[in-house]
Parts: sequence; structure tokens; C-alpha cells
Amino acid sequence: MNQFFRLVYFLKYAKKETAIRILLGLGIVGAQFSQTWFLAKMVIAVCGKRNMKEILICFLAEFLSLFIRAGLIKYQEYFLKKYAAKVKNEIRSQILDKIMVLGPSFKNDQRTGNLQSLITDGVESLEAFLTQYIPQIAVVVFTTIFITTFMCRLDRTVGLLLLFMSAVTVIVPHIFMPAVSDVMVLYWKEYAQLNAQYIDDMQGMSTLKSLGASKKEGKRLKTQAIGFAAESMRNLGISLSDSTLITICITAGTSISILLSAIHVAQGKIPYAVLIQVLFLAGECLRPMNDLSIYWHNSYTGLSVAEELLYVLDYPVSEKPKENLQNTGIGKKPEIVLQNLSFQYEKDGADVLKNVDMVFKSGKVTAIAGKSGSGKSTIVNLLLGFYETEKNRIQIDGKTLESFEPDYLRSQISVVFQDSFLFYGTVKDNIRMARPEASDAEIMQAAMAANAHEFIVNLPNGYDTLVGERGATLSGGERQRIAIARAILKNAPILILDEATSSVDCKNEQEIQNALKEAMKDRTTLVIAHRMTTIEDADKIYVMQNGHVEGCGTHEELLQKDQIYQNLVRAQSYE
Ligand SMILES: Nc1ncnc2c1ncn2[C@@H]1O[C@H](COP(=O)(O)OP(=O)(O)OP(=O)(O)O)[C@@H](O)[C@H]1O
Repeated sequence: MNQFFRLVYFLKYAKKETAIRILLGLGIVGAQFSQTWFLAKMVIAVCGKRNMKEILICFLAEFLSLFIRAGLIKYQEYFLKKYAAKVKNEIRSQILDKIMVLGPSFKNDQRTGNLQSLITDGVESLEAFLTQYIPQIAVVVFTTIFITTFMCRLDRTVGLLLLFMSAVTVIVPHIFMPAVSDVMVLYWKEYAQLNAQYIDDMQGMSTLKSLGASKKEGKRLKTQAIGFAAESMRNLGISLSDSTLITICITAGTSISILLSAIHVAQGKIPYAVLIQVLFLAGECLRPMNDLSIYWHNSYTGLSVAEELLYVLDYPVSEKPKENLQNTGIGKKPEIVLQNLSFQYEKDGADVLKNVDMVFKSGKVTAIAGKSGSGKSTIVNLLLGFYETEKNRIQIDGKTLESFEPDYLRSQISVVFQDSFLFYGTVKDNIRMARPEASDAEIMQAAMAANAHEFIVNLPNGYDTLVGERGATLSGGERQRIAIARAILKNAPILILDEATSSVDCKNEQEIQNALKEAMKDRTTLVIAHRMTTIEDADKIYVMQNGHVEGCGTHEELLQKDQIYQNLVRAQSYE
């Protein structure tokens, strides 16, 4: 129930539109009611005095009501689109903002497909609940008061009976709610998982093919699809029983009202004209409830998303104090100190870093070497503030990492990741992301420095060539050089190269190394080494093993004294 109200709360972002939607709903019910009422009056006039003037007036009034109703319905259709778009945009931007605030530490724990389903189909399915069902409740309340009072004046018992049936039709869906919510949550989970699996398989299609695993994966998908179909049927089963019960209530309410009126006419308690009015109007009285039950039906999928949606929106943000965060204080060549730094990705999990002490000297190049899984990239994640650490363990220019505004901190660091990500768009747009105000000339300069200009101008549309999703139309080395151009363009005081040249061939590597040397000048650089040749010139190299710092020195010093380093260099020369 709490979730129910939490969802309703989103309507506060479209208060005016919600009010208009309610007014339109009231107008439509009013026009419908008056149309039927004049029709009943016309029949009574025909059966009674057959006054042609009265018949004509009733006909014209009925026709006018019909006209107004049709106009309101058309306008409502158009209005609902705008109204729904506003509400859905608000919810989507809240989810996206939250995911951005939570950052990679949250995203890495989720399947991309699940989040994608939530943002697209999940939010879409909330439309019926928020923009139809909820406003219709208000319509039902107002019209029930008006219509039952009107009916009570015709025949008190019938009026009270209709009031009772209205209450029943509103309450029935909520009696089903506990049973429905379990089924709905499972339904959404199955749907999101199936979607996530499809996305995984599409993205990993080449790997699946090369492993000869596509048939096996196809079977797995089929099993998941069958599971989803079963959940859909369960969902349908519950929603059908619920709506059937409502339909029975509405039909029974209408029939019993007519029967009661007929008895009252036979007993001489009311004139037969009232019976005709009840005959026409009883169904109309319960029509708003019927609409409500249809909207409730359409809201099922939306309600099934509630748990997932609120899970993301309520996910706790790090408890960093928001006030007094600095957005200044990092110099042109900052010094970075890691002091007794330990870290686990999961609470009570194993230490990925253990008592790490390191100093990245101002304006110098520091490298970290170590076997795969020794914790090198974790240090980068921590420097970027993607995960929380014990306070005061990382200092930049004498100030603790936590004291900086996260956006400011990241604006002071350029990173070239091992797996550089390009977005769908042109080469130019991708480089410009690092500094949106950069001119075309500056973008070209950065590309030249990253040894990327030559291949870019040979692309079909040069800098305006679309790179496809994740840069799929470029080679690994080309993607990497665009990422390096981005880092050069950003021109931040701290440069982190996380295995930046790992996808580049040897010829290009030397050229990129020269370019990177330029980029490293006058800033503090951290190089995470994959190829040992790339760190031979570093001012200092830390050697890591299993999250520990096992040694440090220059390349020559380590070659003399550090066995782990010697092994790393030896292993590389065999590659
Ligand atoms: N998001 C994560 N959640 C849980 N464990 C993680 C996560 N990322 C990395 N790890 C674990 O932390 C350890 C250190 O990983 P890290 O990526 O820092 O190593 P690395 O030295 O950079 O390795 P590589 O050279 O292969 O990139 C590994 O055991 C890895 O499995």
C-alpha cells in the first residue's frame, strides 16, 4: 500500500494536468449522464402526452450532450498524451539522475538490461496507473455523490443500492491487491530478466558464435521465455477474476435496481416514469466504476514495476556530508598520497587492497605493475571516488579525497581506461565530450597528439563519421586513440592511463607513447601497466601482488632487486 501512495506522489509533478484530467473525466461522465437522462425523458414524453415540442427539446438536448461528450473524449485523448509524457519524463529523469549519482558501484551490481527495461517499458507501463486510474478515482468519488443523490430523489432504495454497489466495485480490486502484488512482482522480474538476457546475448553474439554456444544459449532463452509466458498467464488469471467480479457487481447492481423500481411501480410507490429513468440511468451510474476497473486492469504491469523503481530511487546514497565540500584546492601538478589504504568491494568481503601506501609525486609519472587481479584498477576506481573508502586514506595536495565535491574531483582527472567506451555519435562528438566548449581546431589538435588524426581523416566522413554503438565500427586501437584524444583535450592536472595502450599494436604504441609523453608533461600521471615496456621511463614504479605493495623503485632498480617485477618482465617477453 505504501508503494501505491509512493507512486501516486509522482503526480505532484503534474498537479495542473491531473486537475484538468479529473475535470475532463467529470465533464465526460456529466455529458453521458445528461445524454441518457434526456433520452429517458424523450421516451417518457413519447409514452405520455406525446408533446412534440417536449420531444424535440429532449432530442436536441440529448444531441448536444452527445456532441459535447464526443468533443471532450477527443480532447482527452490528445491531452492524455501530453499529461502522460510529462509524468513519465519526470520519473525517467529521477531514475537516471539517481543512477548517475550512485555511479559505477551501483551499476556494476545490476544487469544493464534490467535497468534498461525499468527506464523504458517499466516507466511506460506506469502511464495507465498514474494518468488514468488515479484521476478516475476522483471522478468516481464526485460522480457517485452526485448521481446517487440524484437517484435517491427518484427512488431512495435504488439510490442506496447503487451507492453500495459503487463502493463494492471500488473496494474489490483492493481486496485482490495482496495476491496481485506477489504475482505482479514475479511477472516483472521474469520480464526484466528475459530482456536483460536478450541484451547480453546481442552484445556478446560474436563471443557466443566463436564459442559455439549459440544453440545452448538459444535454449536457455527459450526456457526463460516459457517462464515469462507462464507468469503472464498467472497475471492474466488474477486480473480476469478481479475484472469478472467487478463486471458481475455492475450487472447485478443495474438489474437489481431495475427490479426494485419495477416492484415499487407495481406497489404504486413511484410513477412508471421513474422506472423508465432508472432503466436508462442505472447502468450510467455504474459506468465510471466500470471505467475504473478497466484502468485498474491496465495498471497491473505498472504496479509490478513499483518495487524495482522504488528500489532504485530509495537506494542509499553515500553518506558523505553534502555541505562544505570543496570545488577548489587541487593544484596544477597535485601530489597524491595513499596511506594505509585497505578496501573491499563488498561489505565483509575479502580485502582487495591491504594497507597500501603510495605517493604519486607532483608532476611525475608513477606506474603500478602487478599481475591481473592484484588491485591496480581498484586504485583508479577509488581515486575517481566511485567507491567509498575509509576516510583520510587518500589525500590530494594535502586534502582528503572526501573533502572534494565529486564532480570537481573528476573534472581534475583525465582517464584513459583499458576498455574505452565510445558513444553512438560522430568521432568529433566523442572527443568533444571531454570539453564541450572545445573548438574544432582544438579537437583536431588533441587527435593529432593522440596519433588519431590520420585514421580519422581517412574515415568516410572524417571527424563527422558515426562510430556506431560502443564504437563498434572502429578497431580496438582506433577506439583507444580516440579515448586518448579525449583525455588530452580535457587537459586535467591528473592523468590516469589504465592500461591505455593495451589494444594498440606495437608500431602505434611507440607513436602513442610519444604523444602520451607530451600529455604527461606538467601534470601528475599514474600509469597502470599492462605492457612493461610502457612504464620503463616512469619516475617510480609500485609492484603489487594480491592487494599489497610488494616493492617500489625505478625500472632499473626493480630489475635488480624485485623478483615479482623480474617475473612480470620475463613473462611479458614470452608473450
Ligand atoms: N566491482 C567489483 N566487485 C567485486 N570485486 C571486484 C570488482 N572489481 C574488481 N573486483 C575484484 O578485485 C580484485 C582486483 O581487481 P582489479 O580490477 O583492481 O585488478 P587489476 O590488477 O586491475 O587486474 P587487471 O590487470 O586484470 O585489470 C580482483 O580480484 C577482482 O575480481
